[in-house]
Amino acid sequence: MSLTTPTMHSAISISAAIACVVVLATIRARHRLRRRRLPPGPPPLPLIGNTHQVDPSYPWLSFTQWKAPYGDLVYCNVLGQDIVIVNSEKVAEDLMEKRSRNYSDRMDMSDMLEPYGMDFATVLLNHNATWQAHRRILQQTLRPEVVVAYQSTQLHCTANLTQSLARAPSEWWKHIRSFSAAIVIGTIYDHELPENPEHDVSFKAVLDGSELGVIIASPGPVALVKAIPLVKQLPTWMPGGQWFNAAACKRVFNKMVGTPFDELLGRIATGKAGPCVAADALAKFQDTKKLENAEQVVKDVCGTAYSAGEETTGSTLIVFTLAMVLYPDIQKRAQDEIESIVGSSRLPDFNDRSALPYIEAVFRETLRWRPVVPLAIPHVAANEDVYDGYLIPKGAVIMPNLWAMSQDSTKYPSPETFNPERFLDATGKLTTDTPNFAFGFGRRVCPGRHLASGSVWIAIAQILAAFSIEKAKDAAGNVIEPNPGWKRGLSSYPLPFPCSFVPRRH
Ligand code: HEM
Repeated sequence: MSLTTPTMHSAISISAAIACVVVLATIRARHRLRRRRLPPGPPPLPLIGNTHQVDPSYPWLSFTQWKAPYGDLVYCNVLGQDIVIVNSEKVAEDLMEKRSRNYSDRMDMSDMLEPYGMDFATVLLNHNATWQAHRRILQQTLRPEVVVAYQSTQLHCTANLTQSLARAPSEWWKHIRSFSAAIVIGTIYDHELPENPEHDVSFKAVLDGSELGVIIASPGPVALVKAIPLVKQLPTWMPGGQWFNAAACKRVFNKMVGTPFDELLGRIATGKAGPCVAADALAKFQDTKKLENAEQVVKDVCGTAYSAGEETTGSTLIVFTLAMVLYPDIQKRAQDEIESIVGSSRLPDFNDRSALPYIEAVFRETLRWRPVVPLAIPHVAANEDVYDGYLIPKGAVIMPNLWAMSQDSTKYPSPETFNPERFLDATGKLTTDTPNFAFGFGRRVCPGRHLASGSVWIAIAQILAAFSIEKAKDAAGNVIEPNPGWKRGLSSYPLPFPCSFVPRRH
């Protein structure tokens, strides 16, 4: 299946980095001439504006560079843009939850949204009436009580995953990516992917759109379009034209949003549609006066949900796989819990979740250990604000540094270690700590978190019951220590590395 490959990721990163460097060189020359004037009033935040401390090529920097204890809240100015990096969960909650009215905007993408056909994307919209309509649908259709309706799809996709892992274990990375694509497209559109989905029209449309979105909505390309608006007309046959030509991009995004949705409408018309987010949203909002232009809004929301949910769900499972290979004792303890509670005659299912605290702790620790969206998605301050005596300028980009929050050694001693026991008390019961920061904050918190929790949990539980995940061996029988490269960018996860999925049940 032609899901995004590491080579493609590097190609994307390299070309995006080149675009970024060109823009940086142009704008920097101008910026050097302008001395920054600090606004009057309370003192500005502690500065970390030296380029050796903050790499302005974000988001191509490795998130490990953010490990240094910079303080809870730090400020820098990159190319005239105020940026506030929030390294503490408490400060993130104080700003983005308690003062959510002021901290729920996104960066200005007006040069991109309409011209490139990206105005469907909830995640990019400002905190306005359209975004509110999107969130209303997402909240109504992805509530914990509602997502149980998608458990049969989740179980079906997990059964396909374990079968694929048994059949071709060396292709485990690809199977996990296929699983996340299948589970998200299944729960959003009730669309069942065939075994070889590369020829599936809907799948191809959402994949092409998601891949293009990752490239074109990144800071480098966004800055390039802002600096040189003419690139919107770059012919598609020129290098980069397939990404920057606005009309071509619009066609890709229209297909992404339209193809699976139109197929679903066909199934609804013939009474063949099963439970899914899109059908539920149409039933709740179409033909009612609750929402203007309901069908289009549902269509847009579902287009966003696929691209927001696919990569994150799969990436979390790849992080889990790495943890299991590196920590065999933890894997064994998790398998022992499944053996003692569920037995070996069946696989765990959702009804077992509350009886398996150690598996729950493994799930939570996976979210904490390596957050897959390490710098979340930046929020923006709608108005000037004062926090803890410091001035936060209007329009400042607020970057929640989830990586720093996950590595907070006062809350998580030895944060580098994968240790699920940090979520258990002395009696083995789960603590109240859930690493919810992995899903962002406030009004912008990830609306798909309950669905994602079910998808990731069931995959973890069934993989652990059915397989031992071990270090691979080379032809001479030597153990290969996993040392994967990491995909960098908005999302971050291990690239394919050798490991063995050994069946535990026959
Ligand atoms: C383990 C899986 C997932 C993780 C770690 C994750 C994480 C995140 C994070 C960090 C944000 C940014 C929140 C903020 O701005 O404060 C976000 C936003 C979002 N997520 Fe997720 N997500 C996951 C799965 C999903 C799924 C399955 C869906 C849909 C079904 C989804 C839909 C969205 C949407 C639509 C937004 C944008 C919300 C907005 O801008 O208002 N996510 N997610």
